[in-house]
Amino acid sequence: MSVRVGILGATGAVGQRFIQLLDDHPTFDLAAVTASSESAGETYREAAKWRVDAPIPEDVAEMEVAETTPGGIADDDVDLLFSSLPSGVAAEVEPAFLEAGYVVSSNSSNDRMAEDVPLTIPEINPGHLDLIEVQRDERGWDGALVKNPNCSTITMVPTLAAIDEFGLESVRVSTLQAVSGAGYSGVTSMEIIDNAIPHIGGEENKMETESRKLLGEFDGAAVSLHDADVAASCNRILTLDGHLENVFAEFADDPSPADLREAMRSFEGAGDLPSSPDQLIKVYGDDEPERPQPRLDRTYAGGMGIVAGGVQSTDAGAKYNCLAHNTIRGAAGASLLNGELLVEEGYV
Ligand SMILES: NC(=O)C1=CN([C@@H]2O[C@H](COP(=O)(O)OP(=O)(O)OC[C@H]3O[C@@H](n4cnc5c(N)ncnc54)[C@H](OP(=O)(O)O)[C@@H]3O)[C@@H](O)[C@H]2O)C=CC1
Ligand SMILES: N[C@@H](CC(=O)OP(=O)(O)O)C(=O)O
Repeated sequence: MSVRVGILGATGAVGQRFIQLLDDHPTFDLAAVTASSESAGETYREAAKWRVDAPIPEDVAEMEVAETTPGGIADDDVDLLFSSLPSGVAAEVEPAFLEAGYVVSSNSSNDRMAEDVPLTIPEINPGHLDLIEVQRDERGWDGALVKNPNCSTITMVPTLAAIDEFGLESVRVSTLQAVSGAGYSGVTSMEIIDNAIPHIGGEENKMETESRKLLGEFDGAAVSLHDADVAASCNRILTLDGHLENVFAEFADDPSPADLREAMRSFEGAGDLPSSPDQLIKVYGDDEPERPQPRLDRTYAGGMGIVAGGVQSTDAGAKYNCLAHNTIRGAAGASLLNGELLVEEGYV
């Protein structure tokens, strides 16, 4: 089965990762790329400041960039849209595509916490996808909207899902986030070289709320947030790709570091989609306490996996470190997996 896909915001940092991941995808064929009105009408090669360390696929390079409006792309050309627009733009244009009947897997942060919008990680909470039925009833859309979480949230949540069996009660997390998370012009070299910035606008609230929605229960009508108390502190550091996070967790039970390592290592998660990693979470033992590291570990499982390590007991519970590639597993790869889930569940 071949599924024709389009990318909204295809020329940006995340859009370029989509193009890289869609090249040679077993079922998705790229049929449309859109960007701002300044890029529309140009070839993709002309419009995109290509920064991925592999060439633009030749067939994509010659595609014409369309306007980001339902009229800009021919609806019989596309079965599924991926969205990697700035969130303010996405909030304006995504509803128009949904009203026009498009199914959209979006990476943009608008509407992630909306009660009728599924926020999914296919290995963690695939059942939440059926919120689409509630969404269609409430909004009258023929299309469907699913969101993937923020890149820092998705780095931590699979590890929390793996250890939730011990009665997760409290999470404290501090992040060390790569500059690519802010986009190409998000942080200037003068701001970040020889420096670290202990604030990323809106990021802490996203981690604190999205994580509880992802780990929450869906009863067929609504998602109830997980009870755990989550607090985050987010920091920008001078790495290019790969967010590293220090997590402190407390539990109702008293798991040992070995219990926690084994729970993460053996966590399979739900489903088996074309882009799912074979082993979702790689875990370093206490013989390698200096791992994971962004430069050495961000490409684990093609950038689609999570890497954890440094698991130790504390007086109150446990602490560990985790890492993921922020523009692959944290952005384009997460949307791509949600697109595969939409196909598997019959929404496309
Ligand atoms: N970078 C990252 O690691 C992550 C980013 N995200 C989120 O993904 C989204 C995209 O981020 P990123 O790729 O870094 O952003 P970029 O700024 O690199 O790319 C933005 C894209 O949107 C297009 N665009 C901008 N304005 C408009 C408009 N008014 N109408 C239509 N298209 C427009 C741009 O087209 P043009 O080239 O013509 O300007 C470009 O294709 C954001 O919501 C971001 O928060 C999420 C997780 C991680
Ligand atoms: N804010 C993240 C990247 C991002 O764009 O997140 P979101 O998808 O929540 O907007 C970072 O700076 O690393």
